[in-house]
Amino acid sequence: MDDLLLHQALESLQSSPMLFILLFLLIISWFVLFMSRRKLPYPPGPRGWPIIGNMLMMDQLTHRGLAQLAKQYGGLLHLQMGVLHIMVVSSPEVAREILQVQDSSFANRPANAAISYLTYDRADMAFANYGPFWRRMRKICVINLFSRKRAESWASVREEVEEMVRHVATKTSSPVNIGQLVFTLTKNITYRAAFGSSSHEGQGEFVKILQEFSKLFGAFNMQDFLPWLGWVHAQAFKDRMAKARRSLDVFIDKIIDDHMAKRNTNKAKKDDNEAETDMVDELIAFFSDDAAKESDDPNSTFRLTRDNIKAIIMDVMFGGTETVASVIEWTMAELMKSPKDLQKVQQELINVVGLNRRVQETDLENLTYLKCAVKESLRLHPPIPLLLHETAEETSVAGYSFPVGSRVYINAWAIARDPTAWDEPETFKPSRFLNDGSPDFKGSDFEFLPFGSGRRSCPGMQLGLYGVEMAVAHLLHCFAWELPDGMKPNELDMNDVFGLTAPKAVQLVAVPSYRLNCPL
Ligand code: HEM
Repeated sequence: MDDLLLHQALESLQSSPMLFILLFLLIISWFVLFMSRRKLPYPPGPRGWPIIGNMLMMDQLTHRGLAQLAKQYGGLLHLQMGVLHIMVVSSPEVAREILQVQDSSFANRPANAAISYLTYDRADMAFANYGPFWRRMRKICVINLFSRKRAESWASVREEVEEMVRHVATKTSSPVNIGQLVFTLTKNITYRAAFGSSSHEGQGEFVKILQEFSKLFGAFNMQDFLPWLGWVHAQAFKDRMAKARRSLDVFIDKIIDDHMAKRNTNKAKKDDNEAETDMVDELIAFFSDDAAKESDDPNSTFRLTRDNIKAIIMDVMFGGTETVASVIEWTMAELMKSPKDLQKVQQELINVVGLNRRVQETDLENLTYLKCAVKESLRLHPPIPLLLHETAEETSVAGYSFPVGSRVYINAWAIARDPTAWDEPETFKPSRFLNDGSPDFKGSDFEFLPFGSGRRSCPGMQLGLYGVEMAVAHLLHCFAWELPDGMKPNELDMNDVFGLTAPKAVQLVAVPSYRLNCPL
């Protein structure tokens, strides 16, 4: 019966071409409508061009450029960069929705072609997509590498801060580049924490590798936005990436081999009482040649490959060096610009520690005003001004559509200067945190996100703060500081540059004089 009907319908279509064309058009329009159907609109944003979208606005993808756009389009805006949807969040309410209410939908990290390649196809923690692999990597890192207990036992922080203070003491009455000084400090701390070498041997070579990685991470690559134009400069770019990764392989493979050999010797001698282990030691305890990258079985033993170890070490180097240096330099700069706050911090150091001995770790908890100054500096100058997330599934926020794979830039810098959330948002005012310490930066106050919030928040927060507080306390306790050449505090250049972090555009230079009654 059905066959007969179908046969008759086909016959009438054949005899009437007009009907055939009409039916064909109907199917096509239904298909087009179905494909373009979107229940909800995208958030508001500037109109783009066909195919390239808003790619001509590429130079505005900085914390300052996007804050400017947010003034026009609001706390949630949309940019189309080639095939990529970029959603920019500049309000605490939308940040809460993304990092708390719908955390798991936004817990992926975007990675461009360079990041994917240089992290051994996201074999690390910072760029691994959210899932069982990332969860287990994070657990290993938090317990074995980043815990506060471990930070306190790290001789590297204390000894490197001592070394820095001794160096400054040889420069009294002459200008010291504080930007360079603290970058050297944090580079030494992370290098020693990772590789355990106190001689800094090979560090110059490693810094060159880091710098090349940094340039490649941020380099513009057409393929990231218009995949079908990938051929434009693909080969040269691929060659440069392969060269960078080869240099890293040669450098870290040797370190891993040395650590494995030392571990085997210690095992053979049954000597488990090693004084100080470094990160490579901790990570090779989980090493296996045939480690499975993804395992859904939470009971299976999790193993790390060589690539995992190398990629995690790079996370630590990138996560822990520039960020910490930038917070120390900005805190020093803001205090130099505000002499009455500088005086309060230095008076507190006299009250708590006195001038007859050096600051110790146990003093830190009593240095309330110093902690408020660090916090205020983190508010005005979060070292990672844009938190980068990606949607793991199609979702919606505030009545707007977020397709799967949308990049979400949370502008922590703009949110921390939101006039509806902060009193006098542009003013450095450490006393705003004095009463009950709120808002806090641990991730539940969405107007203050220097370490992010939720699943992907910073696992190195305690370690980072420990380094910052130790360095600032020692620099301000041991020395009085003056700006060079009679410069006035209000003449200090407080501009920043946008890169992996947002450091001072012009490094801070100041002249120290020794102020303790005891020798160093
Ligand atoms: C004061 C210093 C630091 C600041 C302000 C800072 C800030 C941040 C921020 C904003 C994020 C991204 C959070 C998000 O996307 O929601 C992050 C992630 C991360 N940070 Fe830090 N960080 C600091 C120090 C450190 C240190 C010392 C380490 C390691 C030794 C570290 C390792 C990492 C890693 C591995 C991630 C990626 C975590 C993941 O994706 O699961 N950070 N950090």
